[in-house]
Amino acid sequence: MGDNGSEVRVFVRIRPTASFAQELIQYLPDGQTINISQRRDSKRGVVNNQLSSWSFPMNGVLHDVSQEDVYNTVAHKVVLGALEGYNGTVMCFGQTGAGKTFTMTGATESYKQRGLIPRAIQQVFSEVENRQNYSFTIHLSYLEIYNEMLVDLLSSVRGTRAGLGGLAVVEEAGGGVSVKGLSLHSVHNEEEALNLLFEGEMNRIIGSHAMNKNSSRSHCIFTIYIESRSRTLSDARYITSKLHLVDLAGSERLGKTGSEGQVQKEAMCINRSLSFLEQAILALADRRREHVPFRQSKLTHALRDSLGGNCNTVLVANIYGEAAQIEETLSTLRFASRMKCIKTEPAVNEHIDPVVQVKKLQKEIQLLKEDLAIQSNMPNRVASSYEPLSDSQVAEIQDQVQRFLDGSLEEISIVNIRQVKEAFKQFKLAVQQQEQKVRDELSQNYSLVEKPQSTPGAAADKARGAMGTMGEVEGCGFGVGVATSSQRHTDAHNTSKNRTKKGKENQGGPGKQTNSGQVIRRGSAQRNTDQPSDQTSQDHQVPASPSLSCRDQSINESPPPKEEAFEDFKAECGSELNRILRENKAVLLERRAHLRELTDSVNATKRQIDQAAVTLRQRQDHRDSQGQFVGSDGEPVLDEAEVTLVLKLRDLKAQYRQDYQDLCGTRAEVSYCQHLVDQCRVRLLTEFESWYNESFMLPEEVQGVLRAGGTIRPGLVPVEKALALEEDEQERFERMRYKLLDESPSAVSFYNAHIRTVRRRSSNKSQAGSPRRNSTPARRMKLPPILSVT
Ligand SMILES: Nc1ncnc2c1ncn2[C@@H]1O[C@H](COP(=O)(O)OP(=O)(O)OP(=O)(O)O)[C@@H](O)[C@H]1O
Repeated sequence: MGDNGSEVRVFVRIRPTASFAQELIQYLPDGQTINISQRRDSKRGVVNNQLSSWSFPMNGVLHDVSQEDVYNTVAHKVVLGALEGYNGTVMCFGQTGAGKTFTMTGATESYKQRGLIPRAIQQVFSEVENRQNYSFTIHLSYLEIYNEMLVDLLSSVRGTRAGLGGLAVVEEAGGGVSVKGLSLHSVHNEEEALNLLFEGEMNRIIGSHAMNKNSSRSHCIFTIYIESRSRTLSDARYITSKLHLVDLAGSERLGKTGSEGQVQKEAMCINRSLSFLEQAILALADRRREHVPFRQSKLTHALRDSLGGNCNTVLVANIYGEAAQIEETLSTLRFASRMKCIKTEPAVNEHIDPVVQVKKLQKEIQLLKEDLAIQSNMPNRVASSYEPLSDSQVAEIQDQVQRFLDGSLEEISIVNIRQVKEAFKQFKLAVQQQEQKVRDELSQNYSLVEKPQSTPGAAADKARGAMGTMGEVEGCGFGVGVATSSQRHTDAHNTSKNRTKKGKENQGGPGKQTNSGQVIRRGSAQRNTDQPSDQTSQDHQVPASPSLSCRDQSINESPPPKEEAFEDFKAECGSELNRILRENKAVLLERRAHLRELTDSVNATKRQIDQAAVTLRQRQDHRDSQGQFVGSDGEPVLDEAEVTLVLKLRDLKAQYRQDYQDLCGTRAEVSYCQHLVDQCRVRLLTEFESWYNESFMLPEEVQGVLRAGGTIRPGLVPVEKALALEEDEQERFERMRYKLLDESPSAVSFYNAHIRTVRRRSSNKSQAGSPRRNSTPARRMKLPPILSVT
């Protein structure tokens, strides 16, 4: 679709009939040729068995084909083309009652039998939905041409303003045509568009007729106007297209219709306009003809740019399948085959939005001015190019940035502002790629889930409120948020001023002078209130992320010992994570203690049961050896001590079952808590490693890039190492003890099942955003109040 120099595509649709004239209408197995035979003298009513035959090559013959298949064959590609910016026209032509309206509009009361127009509307809106990168504007109009009069079928729609002086076809600059005064209706969804279609259908002029009791006595053109603009490119270009769906009036001869009076006049008008249509088509099909008589009728004039222009045009020739209509069928097919010879030159209707274009050019001028200013201030001025960068120049800059990042290039020499901007773009790309890589690596080891809005972010939210400008502040996420350019500038400025050695800060007192003569303090706890006011205000600034914050305050030339840095990190940037870790550990310990109590209680009950069972057995053995006491009903009689023992045993077993259930539930909780504590620990260490590397290990230039809004997180800690770190004796013991509890196979299965349930529930819960109620008793299923950090 849309190739230069395509032909009008023509399809024949045969109206279904019980008496299909097989001997007169044949179509070849290729589905693209229809042969018509006619008895020589049938016109004069003389019976003559001699046949004349004609063969019509078409693009498809549609016989006994569903509405859906007709749409897919005939219109689907044209509609797609319209969404790409090509004009499209689908026209139904044929004898009265042959099925033009059925094909074009279909049965409005039956969804399955809906025709090309409702299906085209559906496709347009579903494509609009799928093409999220473009914003579409859709309008509709519905024009009727009745007795050479132009009628707006949607003028009855509320809010439509009647055009002064009636409707008129006007020619536009560039060769197109439009109908002046025709109302255009903006539609936003399928339903709105269908409402307008049905409204227009109600307004069509229908006349009763010998051939069709609901004959449409006019030509109707339903038009969908599409405009699309890219959402992603700040482009002045946009595309438009018109999709005409044309239902022509019946092409019957007057004698056949038995019409008189007004209906006869209508028929004459219809025939005249169709014959002008035929003349226009003959002229279009003949490439030697220079003049095409479009203006002879309103119909040809209105369809001027839909017939032979830049449009994808499709004709459906509707015919009867009966022998009685064979003459009209022949004339319809002759018309169709002439139409098939017309060449069209589909082309995208691309436009430039002047307002956007002016803005773009103004920006371009500004850029060039900046460039000139830089050039004139440069010591070694080189000839500057004002052209946009070529692909090879971009590749060169990309290469320089890469080499600069890996250290093989000392510095990137500044040539012009475009090159500077491109270099920044490449830095950003490198950072994004690195971030993605880290994410991918992380997600191999951990499952990353969205952090809940509350908990650790609360303090950060507060800070955000105070700052009001620095973008996303996050306690535990991996991004660093985006600072405004002015803030980035301030950060960069501050950082260069703040550079110092950690050892110096820890000496207390007034602090030592850095190379640049600034006195630096790390962290709020050590902040010197005697600092100059501008320094104080810098210290109070809350950065976009904890890691960025600490990095800005603690850049060092020789890194401090990790243990010491870790303590600082926990007290400052990682304080929120550390608090969660501590709280989670406390919950874990409490749950473990409870588990221990329950285990002891279960074991004690078990011992009591064993004890009671042994005693009972001894008493029974003793009684057996003495001979049995039997009651009047013949049942053995137990002594009082035995009865007490049996009752005690029953109570103990009930107690045991109860405790055992609690034990299993608590065990699952402990496992869940352990999992979260591990996660917290990994997270804390990971954040620390990143912070440490970014703060102390990266070259100054890279830190500069990071401050500009990127995230590079090298040196992530392997999970095993993270798990091994920070586990104190108590925890190690608890872990071993917990493992021992689970050694029997059934306990493992039970545990696994529980864990799965708990995980499912917690993931459901986080997805739903609110805790879900469950019919299972809360005592067993309730999770401990533990904070999840992922
Ligand atoms: N393919 C088909 N399947 C089922 N019914 C059909 C089909 N084609 C036409 N019909 C029925 O034939 C009748 C006439 O069809 P329709 O009104 O579409 O003809 P038309 O060509 O538009 O006539 P006119 O030129 O008089 O408006 C309608 O009742 C329609 O439901």
